[in-house]
Amino acid sequence: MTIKVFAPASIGNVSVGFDVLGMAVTPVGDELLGDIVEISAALANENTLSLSGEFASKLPGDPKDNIVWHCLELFNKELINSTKPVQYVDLVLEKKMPVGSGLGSSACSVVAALVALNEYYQKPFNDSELLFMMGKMEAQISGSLHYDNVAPCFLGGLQLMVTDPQVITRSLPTFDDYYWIMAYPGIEMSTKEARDALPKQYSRQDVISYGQTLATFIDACHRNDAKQAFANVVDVVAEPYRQFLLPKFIETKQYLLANGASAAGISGSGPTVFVACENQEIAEKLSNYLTENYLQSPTGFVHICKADTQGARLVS
Ligand SMILES: Nc1ncnc2c1ncn2[C@@H]1O[C@H](COP(=O)(O)OP(=O)(O)OP(=O)(O)O)[C@@H](O)[C@H]1O
Ligand SMILES: N[C@@H](CCO)C(=O)O
Repeated sequence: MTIKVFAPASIGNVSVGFDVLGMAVTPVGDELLGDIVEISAALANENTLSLSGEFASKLPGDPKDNIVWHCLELFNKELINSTKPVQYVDLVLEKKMPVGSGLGSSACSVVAALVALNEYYQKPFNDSELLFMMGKMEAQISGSLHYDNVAPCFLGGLQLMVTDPQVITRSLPTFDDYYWIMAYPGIEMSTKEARDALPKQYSRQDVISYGQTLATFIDACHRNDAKQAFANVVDVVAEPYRQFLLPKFIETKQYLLANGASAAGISGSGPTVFVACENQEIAEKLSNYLTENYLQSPTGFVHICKADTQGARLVS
């Protein structure tokens, strides 16, 4: 039996909710933007992990340093703790996501791996237990615990991380008729380094602004008020400090907002830029602009997406 699980790209923060808001996205059309993990019974008496995909060469040379291997170790430890027998497995990671992209690349691998393992063992763990493990793995790789990529990647849609540790995340309504452009310029940005660029303390004005814009955004989501929601996609926590790390970000964002974008910002810790557009015509126009002006290397790409409401899923 072979099981294959796909986990989608996501926009961490969505600008207005640093570390507490994230949305899964999927390109319009058939393309899968995310990672795939395949699992089957081991051919020999040992676990194996092999890599394929466009970005496999960017990952650590030793498979045991891959986050998917760490997921396997954690999952097996949890199985043993719950007195379930552990089997040897062969894992294949199809690394379709660029590393250090701001698209939640490590989250895609973590989520695909843990969901595949859970499916293989016929679901010994529930969604909360799995999400908790995903958070642990993401924290290990980025140096701090934040669920804003793993939660939407796993559950789909727009997710708000809540204060109750038993619940972790709640789904928010998405604006289904909106298009989201994802423009990855083809350069790497380490999440750890992008976090180190942030101040340790913020002014009272910034704290008030953060609370007010996030609360106003959430209120607008629940009332399906796109105008109010997108007017509040404002980042006082990270963008003012990270924008200088991203080539051409400042002028690109100015152009996007002046030419029909409903909102634009840094996806996760960058360098990918996301743009919310109210219709396909604007999305196509701005996506052409980004292709011509924001990409820095041949590995860069631009996708017009919709919110991915499914999250991690079995694929054939
Ligand atoms: N399967 C994997 N996918 C992605 N990164 C991995 C994986 N396994 C190990 N790594 C390592 O983890 C680190 C991930 O770094 P980082 O958190 O900056 O990237 P990311 O998750 O790709 O970023 P982002 O969330 O912004 O897309 C890199 O050093 C990378 O080599
Ligand atoms: N929310 C985190 C991770 C995003 O991928 C950050 O912006 O540093």
